[in-house]
Amino acid sequence: MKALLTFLPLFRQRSGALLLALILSLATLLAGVSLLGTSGWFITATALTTAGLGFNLFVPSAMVRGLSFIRILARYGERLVGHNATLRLLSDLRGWLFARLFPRLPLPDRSLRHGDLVSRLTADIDALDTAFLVAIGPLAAAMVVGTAMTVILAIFLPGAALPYGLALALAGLAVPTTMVLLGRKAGRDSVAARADLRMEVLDGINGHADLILLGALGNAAGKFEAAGQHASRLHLRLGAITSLGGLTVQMLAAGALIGTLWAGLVALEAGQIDGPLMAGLLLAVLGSFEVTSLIVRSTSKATQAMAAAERLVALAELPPTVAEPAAPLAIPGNAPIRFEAVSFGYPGLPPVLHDISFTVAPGERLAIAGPSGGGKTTLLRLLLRFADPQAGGIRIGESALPAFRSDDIHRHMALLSQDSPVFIDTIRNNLLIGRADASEEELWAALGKAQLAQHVSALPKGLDTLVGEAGRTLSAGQARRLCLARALLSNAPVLLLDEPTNALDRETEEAFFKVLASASQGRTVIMVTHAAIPEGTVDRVLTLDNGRLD
Ligand SMILES: Nc1ncnc2c1ncn2[C@@H]1O[C@H](COP(=O)(O)OP(=O)(O)OP(=O)(O)O)[C@@H](O)[C@H]1O
Repeated sequence: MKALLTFLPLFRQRSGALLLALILSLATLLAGVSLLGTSGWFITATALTTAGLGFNLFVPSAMVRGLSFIRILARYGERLVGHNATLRLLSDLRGWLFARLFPRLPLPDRSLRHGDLVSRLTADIDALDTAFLVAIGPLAAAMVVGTAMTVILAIFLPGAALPYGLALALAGLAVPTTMVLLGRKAGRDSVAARADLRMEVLDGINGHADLILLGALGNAAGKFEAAGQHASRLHLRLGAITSLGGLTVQMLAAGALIGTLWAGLVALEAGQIDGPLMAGLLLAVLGSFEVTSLIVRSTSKATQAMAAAERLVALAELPPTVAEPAAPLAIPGNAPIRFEAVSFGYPGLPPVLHDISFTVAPGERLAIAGPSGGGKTTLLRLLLRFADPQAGGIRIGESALPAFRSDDIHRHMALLSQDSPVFIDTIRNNLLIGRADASEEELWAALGKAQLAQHVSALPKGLDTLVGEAGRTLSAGQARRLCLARALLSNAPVLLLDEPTNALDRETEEAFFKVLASASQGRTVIMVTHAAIPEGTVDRVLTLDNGRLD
């Protein structure tokens, strides 16, 4: 519940629309209950009055028509306003989470699984954004309608007010509370189990070719099966709790109806009410319990929303990996980058970099070579301030990195990472991520520098060719070159290239190294590579071995 309250300000932003949806939903329910009550009263009164003499037919029939009309309009309005507010809330929630997520996840965190993250960003947000529409709104409406019905009974049939009110209180308060208490653990476990299942699916899809070729499909299918069975056992447990809740509410509704009938018959015999009124009240009671049946569905939705809120808050409240400066400085344009006695280890792990010191002059092209696992990528991550070193520091000009805003640092340095992604989009849009206002000529020039122009110009749709998921319609080398072109397109004065020739054949690699100098003219380049670097490609080569510079 506390987690759900974290999202209150976001709900409050849409409070006007949500309140209107609630009022319209109330109007729908009240019109429905009144319609049943009036119809019961009307039909009984007509039947009891011989040939309609002495009974005004006009008023009740007009009421029936009016109430039907109100019900239709109110339901339509409620759907329109409620869904509109929910969709807006969905975009608010996604924006809220993404804004919190990026500063918290710049380092690949080994404890956070992709399937789980996808689950939180999709299923959990969905559970939360509909919390009002399918949980809070109907629960509130059911309670208001039930209270109004109790008041009406207290006025016209006092003997029925107590059993009805009691049944309503049990159905509206005791049943949901018990359901929440019984289902809380299973609800939480079920959300986690579904995330596990998603993770198994994603893993299986990503690695299916290797699994088949290595004959490991049986093992993967077994894990998938186990995850599926665990999720479905929890689902069944939740289903049983929901069914039990539904059964209890139905029994309470039947009890309230019998109580009203009993009190009605007693009052009828005593001449305290007439037959038509009693029939009307009985039908209205029946109608009002239609509302309480919503409570069961709403409660299970509310339980899911609470579990989802807990998972989202846990993600949003991960501590930021670095603190942003209170009074940020502007990054100087033409300034050297200095590593000064930098030592770093990933959280809870032994140090990866030891006492690293070097300077890169503006416009210099520096290569950092060395064996795999030596700490080259980690060094670039520190330069982008994805984390702060435990000892020493990095400066741009005279100021240490923590004096600059992370956004400014990322604008100052364009990165081609080892696993730069190709997005499901056209070649053009993949390139424009590097610089949104790049002209057609600039796009082709960047493709040319990355040795990809020839391939793209041969495609029937050229720059507007869709590259498919993760660039699957490109070869690994072409996808790599597309990412390289994107990095080259950026206006950042510093280019960080992590294994830029990874997945390129020898010929293309040599061609890339040849053009690197002209492609990066006027910029500082720090390139991490295993490849043999031809003479003249860079100004200087440093070797990083086992976290130490030679
Ligand atoms: N996110 C992380 N969490 C924990 N340890 C990590 C993480 N990333 C890298 N490491 C560890 O830090 C060490 C240095 O890794 P790094 O990727 O910097 O090396 P590298 O020189 O770039 O290697 P390669 O050339 O193979 O990419 C390795 O032992 C690696 O296992």
